[in-house]
Amino acid sequence: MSVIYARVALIGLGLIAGSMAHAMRRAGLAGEIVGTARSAETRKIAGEIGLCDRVVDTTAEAVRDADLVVLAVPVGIMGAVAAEIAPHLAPGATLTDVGSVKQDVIAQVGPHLTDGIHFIPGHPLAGTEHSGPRSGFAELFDNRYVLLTPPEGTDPSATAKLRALWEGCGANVEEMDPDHHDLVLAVTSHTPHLIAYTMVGVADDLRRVTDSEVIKYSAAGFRDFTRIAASDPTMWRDVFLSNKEATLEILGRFTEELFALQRAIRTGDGDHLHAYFTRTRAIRRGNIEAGQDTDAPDFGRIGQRKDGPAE
Ligand SMILES: NC(=O)c1ccc[n+]([C@@H]2O[C@H](COP(=O)([O-])OP(=O)(O)OC[C@H]3O[C@@H](n4cnc5c(N)ncnc54)[C@H](O)[C@@H]3O)[C@@H](O)[C@H]2O)c1
Ligand SMILES: O=C(O)C(=O)C[C@]1(C(=O)O)C=C[C@@H](O)C=C1
Repeated sequence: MSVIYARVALIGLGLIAGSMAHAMRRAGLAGEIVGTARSAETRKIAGEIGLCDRVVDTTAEAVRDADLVVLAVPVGIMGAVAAEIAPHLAPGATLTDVGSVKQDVIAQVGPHLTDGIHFIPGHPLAGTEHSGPRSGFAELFDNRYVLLTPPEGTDPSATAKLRALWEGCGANVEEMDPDHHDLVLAVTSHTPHLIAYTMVGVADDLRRVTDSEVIKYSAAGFRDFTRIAASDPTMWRDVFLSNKEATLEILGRFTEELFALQRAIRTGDGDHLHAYFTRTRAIRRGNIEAGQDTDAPDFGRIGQRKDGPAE
């Protein structure tokens, strides 16, 4: 593959930026990769492991003459970082982000945009529970979705170039409205993380009355289900504060269903439990039998639920 951007600036050097650097290098997509991070320790590690061609100390230095700038920091500080870099962006540069929430990031970054900058928000639907400059790897985006939410009027050639970069990194790219994105992700990613964090908290509370046996003997189900509770607390604090409305909507629906199951258990309503598990198993298995990537969200079904009645 050939070079798509002559100079790419990565702001934030954690899991996602690091994986982008590895993936861009694997396919030779960037002429030069320049990176920076807030902490001197992160910059030092990034320099030692050769994550970028150049690691610099300031965001202003990083974005100078870059034709693509990627904001890869927690969503709560996207606006502050955008304000910092705005005066230093090269005319005609593309600015994107990888944040897990889209409407709030757009609201934060929008006021700092100057004429001639192409702002194309994005979100790779790929990650792990690890973070920091050592956690990235080239294969992270292979066969995963990247959602782009270009605002109306975005130059199609700028979007096409960013799409080509992500495809070169191994991803399948789709475009989506930011509000729809935030609702879909509240279902498929944000609320599940909240539930996993909560379940670990419950197990830890119980540990005190069971002499650590809960964690020691935790079965595969608990381990699989709570892997994501080892994820970065800053990232997830910001996600919930940024995607407040959609997360509260889905959490409301979740607790309603949970109360119905709780009542069925209390009243011994086995028919209700069996019918519920039969339906949800069929939904989950349906994805598998259709040969789809079971980790990918079902945009169609969730999309319909947005405007339709609660099921
Ligand atoms: N982890 C995931 O699974 C995942 C998946 C998709 C998208 N995202 C999104 O990607 C973004 C980055 O997440 P990550 O997992 O790579 O996080 P990370 O914690 O691995 O890396 C974040 C980086 O941002 C840097 N940083 C923090 N504040 C900064 C500032 N003010 N200026 C410059 N650098 C700063 C940190 O030093 C670190 O290098 C987040 O917005 C997150 O929502 C994460
Ligand atoms: O696999 C994981 O560890 C993840 O949590 C990745 C995950 C997800 O929920 O699917 C987390 C946050 C993102 O914004 C995108 C991907």
